[in-house]
Amino acid sequence: MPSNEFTFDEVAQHNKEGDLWVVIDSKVYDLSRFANLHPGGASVLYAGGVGKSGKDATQVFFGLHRLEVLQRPQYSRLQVGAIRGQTESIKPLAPGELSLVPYAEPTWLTPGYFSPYYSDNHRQFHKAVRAFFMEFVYAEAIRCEDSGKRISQEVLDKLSEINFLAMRLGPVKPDEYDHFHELILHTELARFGTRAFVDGLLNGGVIALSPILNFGTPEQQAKFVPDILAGKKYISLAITEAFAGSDVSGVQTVAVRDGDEWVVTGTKKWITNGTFSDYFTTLCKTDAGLVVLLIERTDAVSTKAIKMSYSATAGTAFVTFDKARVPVANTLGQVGKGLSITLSNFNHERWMVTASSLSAQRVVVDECLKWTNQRIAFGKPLHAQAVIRAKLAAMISRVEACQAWVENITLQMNNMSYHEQSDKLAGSIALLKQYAISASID
Ligand code: HEM
Repeated sequence: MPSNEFTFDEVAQHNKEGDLWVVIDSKVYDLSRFANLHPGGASVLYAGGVGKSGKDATQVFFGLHRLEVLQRPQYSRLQVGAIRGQTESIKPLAPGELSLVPYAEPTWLTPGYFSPYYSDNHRQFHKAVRAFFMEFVYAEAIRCEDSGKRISQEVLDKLSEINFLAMRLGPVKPDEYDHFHELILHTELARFGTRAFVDGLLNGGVIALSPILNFGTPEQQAKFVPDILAGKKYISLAITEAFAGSDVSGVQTVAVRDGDEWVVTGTKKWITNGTFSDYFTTLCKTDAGLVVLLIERTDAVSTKAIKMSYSATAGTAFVTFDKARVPVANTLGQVGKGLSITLSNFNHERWMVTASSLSAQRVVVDECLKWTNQRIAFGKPLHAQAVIRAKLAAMISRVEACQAWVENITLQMNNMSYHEQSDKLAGSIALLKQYAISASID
């Protein structure tokens, strides 16, 4: 940050086209060359009360822009100094810090509130996760969401060091790490507001590994799981087809036995991480009913990126199996049990999707409360309008209701085995996801 110090009078000398300085929150910006590039136009910058008189432009700036504008590198470098004797009053949150905006954090993180679900251990875990994500993952999330590229191996390695993917799959030792820890992980990741990046960040693994962990043999687990957990190999869940979305049992990808191999032919659509994947946990039909096969990428397996409404960093693909030969040893669970393996796997996925959606909606509440407080229209902040307050109230109530529901379900998950969850929670988790997702559409 430049160390030059100025008085308001000195700033006021730079008050014409080609030589224009302004003061925003005690910092002095040289807009001489930027003025003609300013998205809001040059003329507003020369108007009285802004550049012309060298007056403080803080209020007018924050009535029109978010703080993040000044943090972007191309704009932060316009700063040439600061006003002598003044310090900034508007500061971004430090990594790991909680938002002070009402409802921007769940009540369990809000000072003065209580929760039966979270211990001090969860709170410490939360603090560490938020700081870690901000320090090591946030910049990558913004970059990938923008470029559509796959997450870098460097960040993946950093995440493997803390066993990130394994943590997203749920508890192994529930006394040390339970589904509330996992809930924290999913919600913190979604706070970036980078939907495709969150999916690109090994979401394929979260949904495609659990059939191997829950139904695979020890040999299959030893062969495939370690490299995937270490971020060295990618895996996708390949269920959906153009003909079979919600109607999972209608899949048409066919597997035919030929000696010690299956021969798989068919296509899968909207496969998350598919363009990057080395393995596909794939639902196929056989003469003896449905089966889940672990298919390795070979020349007989091709993937094509699908253009989505979100970024290509999620690696969403159309997958074609063209007589792909798969060892019978790669069969997950029993032939004929493919539907129950697939449906039981949906519970954890839907709960995770709910957590991500809830967290992204809370960020929207945070942003809207900040903006409606900051933006001046008709001579007052936006939130002075009753219609805006009514919208905010509706958003907040949906988010809080969803939070209470997801925490209740999470408690049940902590106390049920995988098979009990499939038996008892499938309906409520499906309803919860439907509620959370429709809340985000309202
Ligand atoms: C360091 C100084 C400034 C920078 C880097 C800057 C940058 C920007 C950017 C990036 C936008 C696009 C919208 C957004 O991303 O928020 C914008 C819009 C705008 N800016 Fe600035 N600006 C600066 C100072 C000012 C000042 C002093 C005024 C005074 C009136 C101003 C008035 C506007 C207006 C009227 C818009 C259009 C807003 C809209 O369409 O809603 N800007 N500015």
